[in-house]
Amino acid sequence: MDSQRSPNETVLITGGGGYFGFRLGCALNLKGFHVVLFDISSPAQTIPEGIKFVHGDIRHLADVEKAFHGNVTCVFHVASYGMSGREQLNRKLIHEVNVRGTDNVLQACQRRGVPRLVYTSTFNVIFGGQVIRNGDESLPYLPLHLHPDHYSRTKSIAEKKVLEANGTALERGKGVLRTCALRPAGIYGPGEQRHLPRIVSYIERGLFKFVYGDPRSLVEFVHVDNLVQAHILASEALRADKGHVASGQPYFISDGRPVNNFEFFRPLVEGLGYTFPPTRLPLGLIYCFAFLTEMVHFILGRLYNFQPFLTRTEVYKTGVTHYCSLEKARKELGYEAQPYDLQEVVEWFEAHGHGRSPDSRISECCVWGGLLGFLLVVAALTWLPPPVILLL
Ligand SMILES: NC(=O)c1ccc[n+]([C@@H]2O[C@H](COP(=O)([O-])OP(=O)(O)OC[C@H]3O[C@@H](n4cnc5c(N)ncnc54)[C@H](O)[C@@H]3O)[C@@H](O)[C@H]2O)c1
Repeated sequence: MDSQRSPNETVLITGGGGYFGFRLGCALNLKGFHVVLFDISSPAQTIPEGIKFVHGDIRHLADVEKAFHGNVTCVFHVASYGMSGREQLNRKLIHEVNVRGTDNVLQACQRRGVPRLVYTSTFNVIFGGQVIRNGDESLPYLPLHLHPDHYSRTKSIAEKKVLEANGTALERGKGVLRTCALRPAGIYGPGEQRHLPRIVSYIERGLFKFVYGDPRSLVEFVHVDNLVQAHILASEALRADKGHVASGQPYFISDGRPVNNFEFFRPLVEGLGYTFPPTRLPLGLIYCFAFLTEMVHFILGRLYNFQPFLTRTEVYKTGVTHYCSLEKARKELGYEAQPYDLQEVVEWFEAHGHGRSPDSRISECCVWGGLLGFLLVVAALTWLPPPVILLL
């Protein structure tokens, strides 16, 4: 999307109040596009001048249509629900947002004559816990019944709907709709609100006491700005002057550096002053634990909607090797992942009051020292005869 070429275009971003959607909106705004963010929640940050925010629920077609302002030439459909934690267990809402919401977006594009739609999908559409090394886009979708979670299943249904809509006629003879889907790995970057604060809270509460799985298992991540770059390139690649090369196509998008999940987070743990846990547990044990947690949530969740420590999908996503080739994205979109690390994430958390201070380390030592002393005294007392204890 070259701002020199098309400064009067308007782009609409569903889920534009979320972490990635907002970052994409800001990048497009800087390139000179008119940006409309559509979301049920407002962005956490101040909305820059020139960006319009429309509040609405993607489950309602009327809400979606009201977001189409001006000459919308591209929709980035980013909104989704149910990706992680307790959200993953709300099947009804997940379906309504991810599937019905996508139907609404497609319908609105067709009615409003929007020629391009980029869908933010996920690696999960092909992954259900099986080992994947250097997979590519020829991999079949995971059969729907094999998805351990409803989010992945509904993202898969939605991606298919989006890609099948490629080439369908727009109303009032305005040509055809061109669509493509990007399948990002786990997103990270400064200010990320979904995974990183949860990890940091586990670290701070002393719950990050072990890692699990094979240390040689490899997964992938994508820096938010690499993903922004990929979306902008994908939108361009749907244009006529790019031969509509991305039409009807899915693309895996990552930083292109497979890494062990826990090693990836080591700089964050140590950067915030904590010790990386030396204990490693078997994946199967953690999977059973996640299964039990989900069962307990299923039974008690209506009374108390607690945050499960881990879900089965999260165990797979973090502990089973799955990474994919970027070849297709490089060749067809011109995507080149830029190198990033977790330093700016560490700085972001430090700037927001996180990180273990030397004082807290000393007071923790005092607490542990005190606890040890107390246990020694109790142990010594158990050896004394009862009359002596009564005299004390
Ligand atoms: N975060 C990751 O690691 C990751 C990995 C792979 C794919 N993805 C995909 O990337 C996209 C962006 O992820 P993110 O991390 O920015 O998530 P996010 O949760 O920050 O953003 C999603 C947005 O969708 C909005 N939304 C939910 N229900 C809505 C509704 N009924 N109506 C309107 N808006 C609604 C939310 O309010 C939120 O702002 C999603 O489509 C997600 O499936 C994310």
